Amino acid sequence: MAEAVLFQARGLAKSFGAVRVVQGLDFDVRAGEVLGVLGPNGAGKTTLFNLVSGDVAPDAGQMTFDGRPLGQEPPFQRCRLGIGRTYQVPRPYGGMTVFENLLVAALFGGRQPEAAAQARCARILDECGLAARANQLAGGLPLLDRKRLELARALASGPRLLLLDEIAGGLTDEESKQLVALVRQIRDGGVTVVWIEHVLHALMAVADRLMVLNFGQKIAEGAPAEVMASAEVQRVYMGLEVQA
Ligand SMILES: Nc1ncnc2c1ncn2[C@@H]1O[C@H](COP(=O)(O)OP(=O)(O)OP(=O)(O)O)[C@@H](O)[C@H]1O
Repeated sequence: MAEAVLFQARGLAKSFGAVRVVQGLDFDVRAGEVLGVLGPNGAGKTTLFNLVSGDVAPDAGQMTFDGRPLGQEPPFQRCRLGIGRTYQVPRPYGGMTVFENLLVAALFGGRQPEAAAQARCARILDECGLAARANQLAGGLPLLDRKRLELARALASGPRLLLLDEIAGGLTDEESKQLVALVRQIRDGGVTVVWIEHVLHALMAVADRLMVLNFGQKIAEGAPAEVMASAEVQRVYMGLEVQA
């Protein structure tokens, strides 16, 4: 695995009112890895993504992407820089078809001519298991397909760093295996991935490293097996009592 750092955060902090949701967080995302992010509900995981994607401004801290300092760029500019993301609650353009949703993302973020974008979108739809839905209105899709579309749209924008926020919930075992294979394929295609996921077996199947948050602070980071074996992680995240 490459060791170059693609994204770096130092001293990242965000409060909502009196609640410190992200507290002095330092972390690196290495180019070419899948970094899994775990933590109990309310640990600050989605807020962290919101800070990286520019949906929320930090109170303190610095971030760099590919060596370039990030400032006040709104989400669309970070998308054009190469930071793509999914949202926990899918946000398709309901009045457009599935294919059109992808094309908008590809043309917006992808910096490529329309013919190339169309071919790319067709390939991504296929990879994401949505080819049969291409001409359906996105607003009428069942939840699982809305989630697939969320991932497909993020891919269509041509990210170098892809932030996935809980995309495995509600999948069958077979669907979950397909999703893991797809994430692996995305990484092998050169896209760096940060994946927040409560479905542990899916995350463990593909993550190169894990980072665990609790109350907005990093409590563990490293090789997946080591992180999951840590008593602190088991106590906080798994809710297990660990024998002293
Ligand atoms: N815009 C906001 N305004 C006020 N409070 C917020 C806002 N966004 C998040 N919070 C609060 O920040 C805390 C962390 O939320 P966040 O969604 O980042 O956690 P999470 O780790 O992603 O949780 P989950 O696993 O449930 O998705 C929660 O207490 C949440 O209610």
